[in-house]
Amino acid sequence: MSSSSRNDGLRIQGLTISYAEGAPALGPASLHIPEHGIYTLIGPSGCGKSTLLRAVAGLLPGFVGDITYNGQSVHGRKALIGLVPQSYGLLPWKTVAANLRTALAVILPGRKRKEEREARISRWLEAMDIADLAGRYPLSLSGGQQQRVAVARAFALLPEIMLLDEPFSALDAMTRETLQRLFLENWRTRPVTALFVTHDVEEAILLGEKIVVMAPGGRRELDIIDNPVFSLKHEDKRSSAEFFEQTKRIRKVMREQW
Ligand SMILES: Nc1ncnc2c1ncn2[C@@H]1O[C@H](COP(=O)(O)OP(=O)(O)OP(=O)(O)O)[C@@H](O)[C@H]1O
Repeated sequence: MSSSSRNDGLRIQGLTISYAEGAPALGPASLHIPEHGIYTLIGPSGCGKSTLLRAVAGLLPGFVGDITYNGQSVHGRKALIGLVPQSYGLLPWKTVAANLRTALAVILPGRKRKEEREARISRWLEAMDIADLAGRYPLSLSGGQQQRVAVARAFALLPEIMLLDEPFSALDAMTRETLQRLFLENWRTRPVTALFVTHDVEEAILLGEKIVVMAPGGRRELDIIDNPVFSLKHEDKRSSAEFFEQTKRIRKVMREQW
């Protein structure tokens, strides 16, 4: 590994994915997210957003291309990636705290590390404002509450990369805005390298340092758009002129490509 690649962040090069039957589902796609950067990824339904995340998460072994983090392959290293799947991915037979405990047991195994595991569980449940739900079972929670648990679990792993697959898509507008703010606050206290998939233009603008636009069929080069809105105070973003301009700009790219 060269010294220059040590803090290179997440680098995806020439990623091409074909499922067993049919044409390639994605690619070739290339993307570079600097270490501690947060990018949002937007694209029409079926263009390959989840496929891209699954490949980075190591859930699709047969891909072509390179996926590296700080110069090394992302796969085969524990605790490197925290995934927040679309469907929450919680174990229904375990309580909220036990869901986090199970995930942490993989990366912090052994009796000696129990205190550390429990401290992380408390810290991240509090950070997501769900400490009072620790003893509840996922199916007794609302969608927004389950989503908070899934995000808390991903943060608690202290991953180097966080992949979020439309995590707030099923929520009503108010709950969604609360979780966007909470997610961003937590990301700022621990700026993990993150790729956040959404199909919502506003969410892409609110949460991404840059916005990656994927074309239908995932067959064109990814468009990577600078986002001046990200550096504004979160509560000022929606009402800013920059937000208005950026919405117009992204919608234009979508109209031309989709
Ligand atoms: N397990 C699979 N087997 C075969 N084809 C698949 C599989 N999963 C996805 N695909 C196909 O790959 C393409 C990309 O799917 P993917 O789920 O990545 O899209 P997406 O952009 O995440 O869509 P959405 O926004 O609707 O969630 C689609 O044509 C889909 O039908």
